[in-house]
Amino acid sequence: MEKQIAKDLLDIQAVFLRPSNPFTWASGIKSPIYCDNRLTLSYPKVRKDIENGLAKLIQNHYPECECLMGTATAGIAHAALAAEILELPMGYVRGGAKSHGRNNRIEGLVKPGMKVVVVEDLISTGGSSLECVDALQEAGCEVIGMVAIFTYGLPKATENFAAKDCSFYTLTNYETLIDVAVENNYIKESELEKLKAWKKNPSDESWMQK
Ligand SMILES: O=P(O)(O)OC[C@H]1O[C@H](OP(=O)(O)OP(=O)(O)O)[C@H](O)[C@@H]1O
Ligand SMILES: O=C(O)c1cc(=O)[nH]c(=O)[nH]1
Repeated sequence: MEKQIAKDLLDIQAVFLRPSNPFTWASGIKSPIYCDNRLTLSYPKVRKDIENGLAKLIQNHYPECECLMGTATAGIAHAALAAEILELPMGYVRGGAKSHGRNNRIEGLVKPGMKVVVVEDLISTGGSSLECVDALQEAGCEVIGMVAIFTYGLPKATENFAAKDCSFYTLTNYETLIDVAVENNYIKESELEKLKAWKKNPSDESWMQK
């Protein structure tokens, strides 16, 4: 499963390598790689495999789940599609509360004590998804964990999730993606060196000189 989803992301060209003009991530980290999982929505076969995979992760790890909550914006569609398979309620958490209407940050019905799983598309530092966890907890929900399509496996994310005592499971990850990319000639030797140097310490920008 991990390898298949990684191959799917590469095949649909959702993975962008730009070592000479690094991407800026939500966290501010400069990165030679960007994984645009939003593109998976445009490929029904890939999308179906992802939603079945996310539904399975939830069934296996969080069988007591009562509601899925997507993270705005990229997690929303996946939460909706996985909730359809699992026949569960869903909603989503905005980046911030609205300044008009009902001033909601959380959309959809939440009840105190509700057992919720957060659905995210991708975890870099985990900052965005953990902000959603905070908002749901403030609303009285019991967040039992999180699922996502992809994680970079950064120590920062491990630390952040541990600090909030929140578990998470993903369909695939950076190590698998790089292995599959090498096996299928998606990356050049020169790019591989930069990608490895960057992964050792993403905050140390000396990988750009490799
Ligand atoms: O783990 P983190 O360091 O928080 O980074 C990952 C987050 O960044 C991206 O969202 P983005 O902020 O680009 O917004 P979008 O979902 O609205 O596209 C991605 O969809 C995750 O939500
Ligand atoms: O951290 C991010 O902002 C981020 C990284 C990435 O690879 N893909 C994405 O959508 N966001």
